[in-house]
Amino acid sequence: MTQTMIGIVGGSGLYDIPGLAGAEWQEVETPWGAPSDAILVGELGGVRLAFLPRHGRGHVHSPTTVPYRANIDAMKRLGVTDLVSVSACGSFREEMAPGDFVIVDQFIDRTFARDKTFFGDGCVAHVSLAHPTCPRLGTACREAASAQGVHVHDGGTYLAMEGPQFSSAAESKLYRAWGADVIGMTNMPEAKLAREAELCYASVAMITDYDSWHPDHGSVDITAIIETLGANAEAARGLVAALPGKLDAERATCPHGCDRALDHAIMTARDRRDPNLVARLDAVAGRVLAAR
Ligand SMILES: CSC[C@H]1O[C@H](OP(=O)(O)O)[C@H](O)[C@@H]1O
Ligand SMILES: Nc1ncnc2[nH]cnc12
Repeated sequence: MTQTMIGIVGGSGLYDIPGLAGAEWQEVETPWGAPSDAILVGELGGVRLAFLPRHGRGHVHSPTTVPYRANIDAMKRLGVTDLVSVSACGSFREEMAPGDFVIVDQFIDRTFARDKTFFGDGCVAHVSLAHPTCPRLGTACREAASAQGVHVHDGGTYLAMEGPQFSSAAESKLYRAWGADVIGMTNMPEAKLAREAELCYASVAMITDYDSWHPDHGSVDITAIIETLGANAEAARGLVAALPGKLDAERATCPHGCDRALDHAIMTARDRRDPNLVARLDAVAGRVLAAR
């Protein structure tokens, strides 16, 4: 059994979490550089919790320059076992309306200007991403969100775009035709890196707009997004506050294998591994790299 530690990556509109016992903003150094900001560490409902504002307090990092690898490494290094992303998203579905929450369970990655893996030359690894989110953690998020009185959709495909500009109307209609349900700019490579770091990962999409496909809603605009985010922030904080009650303080191994994702993933022979890269992987992959 290990101790549960919840990690929250707060997206646009979520830069702080009040009510953490013994809360302290901790600077965490990683071999991948500095995370987006210091990490707020404390206890909530008897469970340790770490909160990181994805864009930094004051929203200084763009979706492209968010230091995704440092963020995931830092969470892992702190002892996080269950990582929840809370993100502002556009919707491609009439029924997923602004103000609703969607428990994302699939992704289409259209980002192209980001570092997407901890591994590489000298230590090659291939993890499975067929099911990129943890169903157990997703259920906890769904229950915690429902308790806030928001309309919650169970399951949805998140299209990750590079940004920072929003999509054209043609792109918006194309992504909708592909079967994407929501759109945002940050959950990739975050979800991929969380899997490489053997963290259970769930993503809560807070719908802020209908992007630019809806004939009755005009085009996505930032003013409307910020307004909806303001209205949703309390529900998002309520969801975080309810999460510890949905997860056991002590956890057995993940029934879906998230915490063993690297068991058979590393291809590079032990004697051909790059010691410098192996050293950088201490937090992310120490469990398997240290084993003989
Ligand atoms: C504020 S609109 C665009 C911005 O909001 C989303 O951020 P996050 O995913 O961190 O909540 C979206 O991905 C864009 O970065
Ligand atoms: N329509 C949209 N496209 C991309 N990211 C978003 N974040 C919130 N709304 C969005």
